[in-house]
Amino acid sequence: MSSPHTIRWGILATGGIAEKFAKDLMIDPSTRSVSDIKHTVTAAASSSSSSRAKQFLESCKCPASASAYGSYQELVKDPNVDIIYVATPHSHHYQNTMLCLLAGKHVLCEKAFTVNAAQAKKLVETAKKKKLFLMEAVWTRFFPLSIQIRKMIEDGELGAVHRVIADLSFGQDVENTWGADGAKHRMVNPDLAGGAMLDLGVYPLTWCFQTLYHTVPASDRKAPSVLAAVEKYSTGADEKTSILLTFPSAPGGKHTAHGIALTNFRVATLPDGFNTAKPAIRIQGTKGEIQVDGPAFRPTHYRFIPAEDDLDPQVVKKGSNEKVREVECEIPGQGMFWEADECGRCIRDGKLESAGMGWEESVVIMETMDQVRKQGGVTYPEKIETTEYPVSL
Ligand SMILES: NC(=O)C1=CN([C@@H]2O[C@H](COP(=O)(O)OP(=O)(O)OC[C@H]3O[C@@H](n4cnc5c(N)ncnc54)[C@H](OP(=O)(O)O)[C@@H]3O)[C@@H](O)[C@H]2O)C=CC1
Ligand SMILES: O=C1OC[C@@H](O)[C@H](O)[C@H]1O
Repeated sequence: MSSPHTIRWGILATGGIAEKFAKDLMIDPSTRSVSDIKHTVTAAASSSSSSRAKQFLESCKCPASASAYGSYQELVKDPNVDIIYVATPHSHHYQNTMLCLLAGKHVLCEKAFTVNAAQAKKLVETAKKKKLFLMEAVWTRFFPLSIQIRKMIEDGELGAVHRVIADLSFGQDVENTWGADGAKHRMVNPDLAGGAMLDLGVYPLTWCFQTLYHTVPASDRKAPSVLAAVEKYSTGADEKTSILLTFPSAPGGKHTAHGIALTNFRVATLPDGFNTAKPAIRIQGTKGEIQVDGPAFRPTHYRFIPAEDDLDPQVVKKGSNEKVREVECEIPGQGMFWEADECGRCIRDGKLESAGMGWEESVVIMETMDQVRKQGGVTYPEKIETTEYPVSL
């Protein structure tokens, strides 16, 4: 057996998700039965100081030889880095990812990819021109659970899929948590592209797209029409967003399908924090339904409920359907390593984009979110909407 291909990561920013991601990179890939790819962290950068970057590397148990930088500009010049993980707020993704690409680095950029579709297109154009790998870090797509579900749809197990309902909502005391301290928190701060849709709504949208769009042959994929109801928090960022998508060409036949993507800061998908197993996602086809238990960003369980041919509600005995298949998909860590493995394989194989989260689909999802924002009147400051580069934020 050939030895694993090692990918050298640079981590750009040292906040909450950067720490989870770097810790996942340090997990032995054999614990998830991976033997072809290995990860190492060779550098990290903090915009605040090099001592913060050093502290980050230590707390994530990265190799002692890793370099700690006090600016992102220094990180992108490091010749020992193959790919950079961009983990700043969405407002900064465009500027930070462009910095990396122009310096010749491959990039994995956190979700939401950018603030708008125009920025996403520019990044894609730049990656293409510079022959660099670029991917939006929608980690959930690379879970074995997601891959299994997409295959079930592609194999026709659900028949014609007509509707997907997906929710990611956090019941939050917004004023006293994210709204406290002058509403500077990235979840509600327009300067950081805050709001429910770009931060959480991207997951229910991911479920609609990975089931109703990605499972259709690429040549048949058509962007959905979009209808949205949006309510804003006092800062102007959205706090309740419900989206109705109509996909013109759905899996299992030439029919339309509805995707219903829900996100809300005031009520939760499940008020007890997912302690009770109830679906956050329902994928409904003519031959049955898949229910995925939440949270939508890190699900570990789903069930398949086959449709009964001669369903007579009078004779159905409640709670005794032996045909229901329950499937548990354990995650040995946070679960961000699977997207990292995908980046590693693409870079090893000279691919610029991943088949699991391709450029065109990221752009179509950003276009969908642009339409939702337009319908809901959600705007962000020009300096974070612009495609100009460089702009200092
Ligand atoms: N995939 C997932 O499960 C998750 C993804 N995310 C995504 O990751 C991104 C970051 O989120 P998260 O880690 O929670 O955010 P944090 O606020 O915890 O961290 C963001 C980091 O970005 C850097 N930064 C640079 N400029 C700014 C600025 N003006 N304001 C604030 N931070 C700045 C800072 O690092 P430094 O000082 O070191 O430069 C900061 O620590 C978001 O886009 C979010 O959507 C978030 C949570 C989960
Ligand atoms: O991506 C995310 O998933 C988990 C949430 O807690 C977080 O706010 C969001 O950014």
